[in-house]
Amino acid sequence: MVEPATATQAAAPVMPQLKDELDIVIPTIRNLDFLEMWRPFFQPYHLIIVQDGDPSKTIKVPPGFDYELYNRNDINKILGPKASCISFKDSACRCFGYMVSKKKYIFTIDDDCFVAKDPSGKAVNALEQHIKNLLCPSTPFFFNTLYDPFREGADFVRGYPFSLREGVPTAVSHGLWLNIPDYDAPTQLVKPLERNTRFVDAVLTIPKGTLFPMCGMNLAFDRDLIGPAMYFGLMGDGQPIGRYDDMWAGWCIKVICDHLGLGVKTGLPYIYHSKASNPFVNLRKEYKGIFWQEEIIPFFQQAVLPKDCTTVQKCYVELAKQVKEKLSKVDPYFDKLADAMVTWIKAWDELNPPTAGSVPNGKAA
Ligand SMILES: O=c1ccn([C@@H]2O[C@H](COP(=O)(O)OP(=O)(O)O[C@H]3O[C@@H](CO)[C@H](O)[C@H]3O)[C@@H](O)[C@H]2O)c(=O)[nH]1
Ligand SMILES: [Mn+2]
Repeated sequence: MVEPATATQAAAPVMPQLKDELDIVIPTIRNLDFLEMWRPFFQPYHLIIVQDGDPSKTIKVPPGFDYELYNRNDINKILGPKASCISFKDSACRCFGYMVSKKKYIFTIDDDCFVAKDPSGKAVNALEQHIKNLLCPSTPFFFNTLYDPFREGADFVRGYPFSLREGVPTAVSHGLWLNIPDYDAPTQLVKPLERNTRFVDAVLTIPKGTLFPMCGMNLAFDRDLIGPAMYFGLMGDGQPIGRYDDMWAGWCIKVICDHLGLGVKTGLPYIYHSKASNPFVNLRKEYKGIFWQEEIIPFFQQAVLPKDCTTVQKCYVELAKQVKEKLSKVDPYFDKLADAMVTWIKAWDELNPPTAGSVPNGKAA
């Protein structure tokens, strides 16, 4: 039986790394009491709270946190007609927080994710581990069998080409979950009592050419390297699908990271996922995705981005073009989604104009 750490067990790090270079984005429909247990780890950082649902509701934030909060009225005011690309009544709305942030790094977490304990009983500072993952190179071109070679007490194993040992910049750090695992509704229905009690002490680079199911509840990324591709799609209110927000973003970012030579890691850190959402509600949200993805995955596996796609924006707009061409036959939804992807990039570039002399994201020009 795994249990979350208590607030007192979480000890504040001596020096909070990237304190002024990282925003924590939280999508929410409830008061954020959960921050109390994260206080030692999160208090030094700026929070961006994306309030979903009824904008007239007041979200209570525990005192002492530095935050900005956006509800649907704010999103509509800031983006105008382009707000149509931001989902309503779905955790996908969190991507608005990525867009308005001015920081280099983002960590996003759900409000039902508590501080996990490692096998020794020590509280896991998930943010600290994500930062470690992002600041260390990835190795997507050749698999290191001793896992993360940059970790203390590990290295590249015999036979690992020296020409590849520098690795590549890490764009995404995908964390995992103790207790309630991120299962789809059918699996959740079949195994309602299953809890993840396995704490696997490893961080892996996801090899180039391999897609993965990205979960948005414990995720960090380098906004400068891959931010414009972290669009969580059109989900929730008025949409035929839900709970594929993070999946869609994960497939897009992985194709683009592979193209730009950037790395994606998965594994540590763990959070403690405290509650299971309703499997019947989830089934209704995700059922189309369960059969659509049998066509979506081959699309992403076969997607080729032209050499002149040298920035994330160019890659993303090209991907949107291919979605429109090749997935609209699956369902008219993808035609809408492709347009929303382009709207997202326009909105992103409006809120994040390139500064004079800056290098566009992805490979240095
Ligand atoms: O309409 C809504 C519902 C919820 N939220 C906020 O989003 C996160 C996640 O909500 P919850 O924990 O209830 O849902 P899960 O099924 O566990 O979510 C995971 O599944 C994926 C669904 O897309 C997602 O990647 C994971 O988050 C909480 O913070 C809610 O407050 C919302 O904003 N709007
Ligand atoms: Mn949850």
